[in-house]
Amino acid sequence: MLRAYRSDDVRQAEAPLLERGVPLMDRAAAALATEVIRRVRALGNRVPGTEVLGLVGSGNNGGDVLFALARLARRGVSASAILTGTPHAAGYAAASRAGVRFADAGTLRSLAESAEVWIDGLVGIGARGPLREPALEIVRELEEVRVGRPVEPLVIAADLPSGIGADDGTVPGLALRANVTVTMGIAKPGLVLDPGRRYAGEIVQVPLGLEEFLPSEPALLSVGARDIADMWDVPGPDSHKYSRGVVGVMTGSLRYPGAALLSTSAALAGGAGMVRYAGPRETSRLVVSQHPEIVTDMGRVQAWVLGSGVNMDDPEAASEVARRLQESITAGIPVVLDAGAITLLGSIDVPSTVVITPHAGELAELLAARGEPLSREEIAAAPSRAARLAATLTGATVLLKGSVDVACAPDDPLWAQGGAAGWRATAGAGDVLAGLLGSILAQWGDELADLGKGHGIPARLAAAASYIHGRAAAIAYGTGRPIVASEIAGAIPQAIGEALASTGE
Ligand SMILES: NC(=O)C1=CN([C@@H]2O[C@H](COP(=O)(O)OP(=O)(O)OC[C@H]3O[C@@H](n4cnc5c(N)ncnc54)[C@H](OP(=O)(O)O)[C@@H]3O)[C@@H](O)[C@H]2O)[C@@H](O)CC1
Ligand SMILES: [K+]
Repeated sequence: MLRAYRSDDVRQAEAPLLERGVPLMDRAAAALATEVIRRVRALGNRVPGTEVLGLVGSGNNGGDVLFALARLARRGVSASAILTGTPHAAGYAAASRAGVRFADAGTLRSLAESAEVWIDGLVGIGARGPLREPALEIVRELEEVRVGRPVEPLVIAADLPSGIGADDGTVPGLALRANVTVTMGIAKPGLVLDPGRRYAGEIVQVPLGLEEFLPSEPALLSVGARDIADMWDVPGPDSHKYSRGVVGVMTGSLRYPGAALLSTSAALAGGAGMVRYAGPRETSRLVVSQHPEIVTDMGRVQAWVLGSGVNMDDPEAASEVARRLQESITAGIPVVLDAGAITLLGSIDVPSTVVITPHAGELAELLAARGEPLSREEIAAAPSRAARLAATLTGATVLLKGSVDVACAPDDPLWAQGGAAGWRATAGAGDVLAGLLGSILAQWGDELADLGKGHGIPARLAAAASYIHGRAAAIAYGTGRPIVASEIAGAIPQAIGEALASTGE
């Protein structure tokens, strides 16, 4: 499970170590230099003679890079640095002693054109607001140089790509795109959340011993393969279909019959003991013809999936969904509210056992109905803020779908799941996610009903569903080919199986 902490928490955790004289910057710089060497070698190049350009701001982030350049220079690297102001004194002295050349801003372009590696130490967690001059002009010029080069440089960011918000992943101005980010001590939310994540490249985390001084609750978490075993119910010899969870699915319409099929396929594939389908007669026939194991009479249900492909313009269908939602809330049964049904929360408050699964457009509609309008663009620029706002306004757990899925309840930490293949963005993939989430919620249905409020569990399960959905898409697309949503549903059992067998992260 990846845990990410805000800048203030990182600073507070560093303080007692610095007081004890633990050489944090030295460790950070050593890790940065090691990563440069490793990457240069991986490109098939020799380390001595490699040209490395350091971009050095006047804070400790620049200090990290100065000490790293000193180490590299001692290994025979041809190291230069551009300073934006008065640099970290000890770092400057070390770099000077090691033979690092300090260039003036006028030579930036020629140095950047020839250097194989750029190390970004302009700003780290001390940055406030959009990147300012002179760092801003440096980034602008570097981006121009990058596109003009026959071979792109390897860009390694120290701690964070300069220009991204460490705590929220916003990019309020220009930011320098990195291939690798060597992050110090612990990950920061901005490296996981969109759009900041897109600037970070691969994340390498440097252990600095901060863990015991960090708060027990991180600002952001991300589910990994190993966490699935704690959340997915592996049936034992005494399990039966009810103890494994029953999912009720009210999805699809004559207009969108496929949504019924996709959501029920995913609900079955997710491992619940039984799926009951409660849609229109015509779609029922379709669903049962494809999945004879699906039951169409009503009985005990431990989680509902409502809305995917339901025609909410049809008053009868809409009131049926609303009734089912109200009954579930009263009975403490968790609900996934998808697609058009999300608009029901325009006027009613719900507990966090109701999980809504909007994309940015659907979230924009909901927020507008709640009197807090945000455009799709504003949501894309700060998805975690928008998701939290919707959760706070409605009481629901929000799973905001995007290239990084973000899940949160009104309080408790934020969950973010990224890294799924772009091929996942295909029609019907959302119906699959809703069905899958219903399946895992049903497995937890009795516990959630006992807890009353969700206590952060629905957000965790939403993140787990997002993880499995992303993995299933990856399995379906294999080494890279277009995929369709039913293939994602088809790959869910394998994705769960692989995660349950995983001993990795
Ligand atoms: N403490 C340690 O031993 C360890 C620290 N570590 C490292 O230190 C980093 C944190 O260092 P930090 O606190 O010095 O802040 P940092 O990120 O360098 O930025 C401050 C500078 O940026 C400037 N600036 C601010 N906003 C700006 C903007 N928008 N646009 C442009 N400039 C802006 C600001 O200018 P000012 O506001 O003062 O005019 C100031 O000069 C951390 O990320 C990690 O890399 C690790 O090695 C672990 C050990
Ligand atoms: K940086």
